[in-house]
Amino acid sequence: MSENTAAGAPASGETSVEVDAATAATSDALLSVEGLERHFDGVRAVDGVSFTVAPHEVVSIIGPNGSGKTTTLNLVSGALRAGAGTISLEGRRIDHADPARIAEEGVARTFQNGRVFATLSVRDNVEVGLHSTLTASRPFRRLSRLFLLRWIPLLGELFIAIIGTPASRREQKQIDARVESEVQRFEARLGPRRDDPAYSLSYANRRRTEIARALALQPKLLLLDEPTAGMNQSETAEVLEQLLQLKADGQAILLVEHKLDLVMTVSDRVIVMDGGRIIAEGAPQTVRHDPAVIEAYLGRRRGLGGATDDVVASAAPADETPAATTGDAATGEDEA
Ligand SMILES: Nc1ncnc2c1ncn2[C@@H]1O[C@H](COP(=O)(O)OP(=O)(O)OP(=O)(O)O)[C@@H](O)[C@H]1O
Repeated sequence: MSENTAAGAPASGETSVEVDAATAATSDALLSVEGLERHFDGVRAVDGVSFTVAPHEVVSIIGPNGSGKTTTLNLVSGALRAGAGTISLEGRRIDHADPARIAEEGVARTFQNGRVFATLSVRDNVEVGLHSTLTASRPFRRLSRLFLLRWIPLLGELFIAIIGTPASRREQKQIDARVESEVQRFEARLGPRRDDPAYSLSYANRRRTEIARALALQPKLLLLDEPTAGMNQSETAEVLEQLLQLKADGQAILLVEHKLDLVMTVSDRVIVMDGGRIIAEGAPQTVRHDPAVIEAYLGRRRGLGGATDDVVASAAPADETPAATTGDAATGEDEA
């Protein structure tokens, strides 16, 4: 069985987004996760996890290495299929939908290790995310879900790409404007490099490009997996500013992040995972002093520092290089 196939998943090719009447009737959550499970060869990576994200809410998932945070994001984004449990977006079940369909429904994500198309420019990387939203240039796109009829949308797209239509040209202008506005969000960093290939960017700029690509979709819910991993202090502070701006704009975010000062500053609510389970949940200040949370962190960090109440605030992941410099020498990009 492939990793992305779960028990109880629909037959191949069936990626419908079902309306869960019970959930829709009882919940006004944007995202609702109920009894989620995913095991890997006996490892209970996610083991009965339930939580919600309200519209406009910023919720962070924290926890020691290997506690199941990334697996949870992978399940919500459809990169992995759950073994059990439900995931609903605005009351509509998405746990059997494929990642492209979930993105169309309004969930965009970034990845823990940053994923960009190395040979594409910054602008093209941002635009790639918008391909799924095209309608005038992809008039038969719904057919691409039907395996035997996939050649029809492909031929249609090719035809329109070559000859163009007034509608497809109008659509391209709108796409260009959207891409430009997302690049401008990171103008100081990405602006001068908008036409540079991604392989020539610093690590931090690749992360910014990835965030811009996700935001270009104007998602209802943005999933960010360690957006500051490998960034130094000033770069992390920049990301924090941008997250606070997104929050002020009303963007709902589900954030996985190890830099707990950032988490405590930006989050409305914090979920703490350990061993695939949620061990605490609440307002940042409450969670920070929760004995179970302190124990979960201390249990893996003996020798890192003193056992104080505030250990959670200063905890850093074991594999994270403090103040890592992301100005990539090979690229010639230097970020102070
Ligand atoms: N594809 C996989 N195959 C086997 N085991 C996996 C796989 N993905 C995750 N795991 C295991 O599931 C558990 C949870 O992993 P996960 O990456 O979700 O944790 P995490 O909290 O995100 O950790 P980190 O903070 O280090 O990124 C770990 O024990 C991990 O080794």
